[in-house]
Amino acid sequence: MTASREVGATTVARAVALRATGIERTFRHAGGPVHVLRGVDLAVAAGELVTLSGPSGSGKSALLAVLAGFDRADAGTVELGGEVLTSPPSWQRCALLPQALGLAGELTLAENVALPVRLGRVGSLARVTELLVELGIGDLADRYPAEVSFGQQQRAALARAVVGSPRVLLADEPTAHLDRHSAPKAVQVLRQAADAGAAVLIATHHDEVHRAADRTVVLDGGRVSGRVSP
Ligand SMILES: Nc1ncnc2c1ncn2[C@@H]1O[C@H](COP(=O)(O)OP(=O)(O)OP(=O)(O)O)[C@@H](O)[C@H]1O
Repeated sequence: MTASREVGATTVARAVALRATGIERTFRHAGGPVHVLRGVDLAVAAGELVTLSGPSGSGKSALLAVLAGFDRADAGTVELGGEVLTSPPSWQRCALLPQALGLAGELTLAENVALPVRLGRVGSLARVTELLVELGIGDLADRYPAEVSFGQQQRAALARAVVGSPRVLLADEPTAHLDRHSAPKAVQVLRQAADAGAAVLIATHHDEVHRAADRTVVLDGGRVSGRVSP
């Protein structure tokens, strides 16, 4: 399974690292069922940065949770590197930066970012420090999440997602809480991950993230309603 892109006069074939086929998800609660994902098909190649666009409530976060193995689809399949996902993947196969960040409150920012290194044996402690500095939070490495702003926490969560160089990197609104100085740094880190070979999929409402993308997939009412190439 390959995708391709034009580089000068040469066509470069790239393997599809992430493929979703016919994804369906219905949430059930007191008010009745909510059919959130309605047959989503999507593929992202290694080295490609794709943004996921769409109105609030269109199912972007729900889709990312299924792709990351955090949630199970009611129907359809997710393939990572051609293998069907049946259990939560390792840090190296797929990492998610969730909207709620999920930092451990009892660990410092540096310890949070180092979790994939210590638990998943991926990346390195030198890379932890490098990423914290690159994202402008090097001086906050020894603080706890409750002692920094939400935007600073968001940058630490981004560093934790990329430190192990995952083959598939998913990010849910990674610049939502960042200002005009720190947002470009976050975009740069995401773009670098794609340029180093990761398949990167980002749900975002921000134009500067879309501008860094190779293409955009639009989700509306739980369906892919369009695909845009910049
Ligand atoms: N656990 C749940 N139970 C019931 N409904 C849910 C649940 N989680 C999400 N939903 C509903 O699913 C729909 C899609 O939500 P989702 O968070 O995926 O949207 P989104 O596109 O990421 O929105 P935003 O841009 O605001 O982050 C919404 O209508 C939401 O209310």
